[in-house]
Amino acid sequence: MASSNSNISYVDFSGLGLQIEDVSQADPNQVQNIVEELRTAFTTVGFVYLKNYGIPPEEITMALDVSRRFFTLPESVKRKVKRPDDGNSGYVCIGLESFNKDRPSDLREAYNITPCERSAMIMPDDDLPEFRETIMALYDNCKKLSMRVLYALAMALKLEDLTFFEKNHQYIGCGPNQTTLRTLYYPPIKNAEEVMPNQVRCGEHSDYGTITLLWQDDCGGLEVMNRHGNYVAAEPMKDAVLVNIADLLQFWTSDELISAKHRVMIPAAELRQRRIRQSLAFFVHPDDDTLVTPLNGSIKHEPITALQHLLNRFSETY
Ligand SMILES: O=C(O)CCC(=O)C(=O)O
Ligand SMILES: [Fe+2]
Repeated sequence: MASSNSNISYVDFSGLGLQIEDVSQADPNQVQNIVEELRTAFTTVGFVYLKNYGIPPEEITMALDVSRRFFTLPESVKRKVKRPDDGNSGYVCIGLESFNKDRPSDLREAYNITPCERSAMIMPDDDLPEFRETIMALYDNCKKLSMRVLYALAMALKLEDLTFFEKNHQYIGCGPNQTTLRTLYYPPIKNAEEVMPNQVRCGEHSDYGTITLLWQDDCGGLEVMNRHGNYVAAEPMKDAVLVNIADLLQFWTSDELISAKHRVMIPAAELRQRRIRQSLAFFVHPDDDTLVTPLNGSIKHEPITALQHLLNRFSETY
């Protein structure tokens, strides 16, 4: 059972947020505070809430709104833009994914946007013309914010080259790089009997790439594993973005930064309310051919390219 005290701390990111045009204009004291706070959070919990990060809240609301309009279209319309077997972009219907193979399939639908691939052109332009522009505007801002977080992490890790992550994430959204914005839709549970034993909205997993940005609506249900192996609620926080470390960054740092397991449960109240849950997740990946090798020379993890690691994980999920 998750307790309501999440231990996930809040970091005021205004010193490095997108309201600042260039990091060279940032106040070094403010930056140092952010770096220290991120370091503590990511070496202990693996998750942090950022506030004042500089993406207007309306952009998030608009992306959630247009997504809801997409997901409530008839299934036959949504299937016109379905994710192809040889690509990642497009609509993923319910029952296709299982993040924890010991459970039945996850109770959710998704729309993936991975702009570098040909299939990224799959957009519901005929049925929902405003989807493309709204979602792509958010993608661009997510990219910018991720690069600020990675810059702070390069400082936290005391890397000699503070542009290290910038150099191996240069193709986000424009070249050989699998960074993906997923708009997620957890349909209403109309009848508790529809849910199979042990079925959840999203099974236990860790994220695959470098970091993840996550916005959730106010429904709740997200839980994060703490150091004692217990799942603890990661409550929705208004106007905050949740940022977590994913597997490749844990490998890169020989487990110094924690890629914490997490899941989405069906809150008890939810079964009564029969409402939907929505979230937006931006999964950041290094450029495809980046060879991820522990930065401190440790042999704890086998070097692997970012793309191969992702393909391995996809084969476990679908
Ligand atoms: O929907 C959420 O709140 C989290 C989903 C998640 O963890 C994922 O898709 O990797
Ligand atoms: Fe996740």
